Amino acid sequence: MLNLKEMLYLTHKGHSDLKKAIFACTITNLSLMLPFGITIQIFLELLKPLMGEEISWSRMWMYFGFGVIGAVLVFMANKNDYKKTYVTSYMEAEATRIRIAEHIRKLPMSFFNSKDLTELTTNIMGDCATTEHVLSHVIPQLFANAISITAISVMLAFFEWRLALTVFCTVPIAFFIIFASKKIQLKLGVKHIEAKLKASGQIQEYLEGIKVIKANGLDGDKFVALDDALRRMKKLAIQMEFTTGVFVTGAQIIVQAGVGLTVFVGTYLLTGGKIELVPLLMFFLIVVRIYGPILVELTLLPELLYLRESTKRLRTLISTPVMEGDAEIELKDYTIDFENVNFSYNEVNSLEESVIKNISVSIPGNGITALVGPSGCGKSTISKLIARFWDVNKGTIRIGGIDIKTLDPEHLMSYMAFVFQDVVLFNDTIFNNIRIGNMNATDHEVMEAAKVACCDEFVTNMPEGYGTMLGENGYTLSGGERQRISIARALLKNAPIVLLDEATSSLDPENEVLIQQAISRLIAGKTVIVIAHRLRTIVGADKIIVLNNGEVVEEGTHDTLIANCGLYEKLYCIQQQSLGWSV
Ligand SMILES: Nc1ncnc2c1ncn2[C@@H]1O[C@H](COP(=O)(O)OP(=O)(O)OP(=O)(O)O)[C@@H](O)[C@H]1O
Repeated sequence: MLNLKEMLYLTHKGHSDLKKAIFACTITNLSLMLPFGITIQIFLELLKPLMGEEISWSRMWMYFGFGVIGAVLVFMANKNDYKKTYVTSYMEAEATRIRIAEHIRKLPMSFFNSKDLTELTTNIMGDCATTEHVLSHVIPQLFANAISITAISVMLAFFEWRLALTVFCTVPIAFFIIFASKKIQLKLGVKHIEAKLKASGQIQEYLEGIKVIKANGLDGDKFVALDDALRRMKKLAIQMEFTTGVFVTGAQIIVQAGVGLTVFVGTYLLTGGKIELVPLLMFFLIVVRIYGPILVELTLLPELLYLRESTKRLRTLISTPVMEGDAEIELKDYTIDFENVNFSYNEVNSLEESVIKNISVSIPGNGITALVGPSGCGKSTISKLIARFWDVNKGTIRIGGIDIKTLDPEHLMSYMAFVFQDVVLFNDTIFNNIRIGNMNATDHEVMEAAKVACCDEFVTNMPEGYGTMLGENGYTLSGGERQRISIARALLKNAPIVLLDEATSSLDPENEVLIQQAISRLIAGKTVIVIAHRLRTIVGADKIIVLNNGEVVEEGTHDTLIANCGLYEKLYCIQQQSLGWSV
């Protein structure tokens, strides 16, 4: 049973529930022998006239009474079995899903860089569903059948060991066929799962990119890839079902051949005077009854083989190390210091390939610091490192002198508010999407934040105002509207460190003025790190850090940097000239 816990990746409770389910299932199986035994007794009673005896009607009534009691017992056993098997297995699957989701939340972003979303969804939904199905429909029945069949065969062996042996001699051969075909079935099973993943990935990509596909008239090309993936999935599904079917049916035929063998040996024993007719008929009836569960077991076994792959994936996912750091120290000083920080999104061999290269820089607390530089120089990466979306490869980032790697990531996050370029919205009401900034905020506080972030005017024009449901990722909103919601969230969070990444990039000039006002309120008295391409918006910043190719090339105020005549001055002049352009 210890291995079963490992194999099915069960919680402690799930493991103990499974034992109860197996017990309940065994009781149900054995209880089913009750009506069967009573039927045999009635049958024997009815055969009495053939042997010159009279039917005892008082006995027949007694059997009828036992029949009613038997039916009640079978009902109760089934009810208990249902509760123990199904309800507990669904509860266990829910616990596993939550366990995985919790774990995923604590994983570093580097994990998501190497995984695609389809694989994760399959892990959470598909693999958990497989375990759920095996827990509710396979394992308890398999064990219960094995226990009840063994019990019945021992009883049969006491009665007539030669016949019992004949009945069961085909069973090991049938099981051997299933286990011998394990490799072929597993290979096909793995291929089928891979094809399913590929098809899901293609469907996801197709749906996500539908706008681009339409705009570029790519329908044909994109359909080919999707079609191929779906066709391969179908082909492998048929191959797998066919192969499994061949082995399972073959094994079932061999088991059923046991009936003929039993009849043959039984007749031989009868003619030799070693067994009487009535006990032999009884034997035949029991044989037919116990072959049923064996045939079911043979169809269930292949499912166990595929389960190994599912649990292997779940185990790999859950054993991925979470982000280190668990200290929940209160931060009072928000000065952010980078000391020899080196970072790359993927494993690299040299400093040259790093995105951030040996940076040592200080971001003053309670002031506005702007990160500027050409596209791809690492501005957003720096803000992600401060928030510990990623951990540095080398060096240290300290806030108020505390190494952020020692802090609990969620605790650190409570000190930060974000307004990012890519605003993620959930398929919920606008109101709830804003409330994400602070789940403890009152309704009044949510509305206030929305007003300050200039959400009010576009929200009140919507059919159900703040109660309007946003589609998936808020596809019904414009870029500017999405960003205003993001600002409202940040306002509501009221965190001491604010990270602004292209906060005003999607806003029209009219709104930009209003949003700038909202942002001024958001950042008042806070430690602000702002990434803005339009340098005129950060002229008043307390400090400007100029990056180029992952390195800090200049730092200072706008005036000192202009006086330096370096990269900043160059970028500023180019932008000033472009302001005069028109198309
Ligand atoms: N998740 C990621 N995985 C791998 N590489 C990434 C990832 N995110 C960014 N990069 C790479 O890191 C480098 C720096 O990116 P970053 O987004 O920090 O630049 P940026 O200065 O903010 O650019 P921009 O101004 O265009 O937004 C780029 O070469 C980018 O391609």
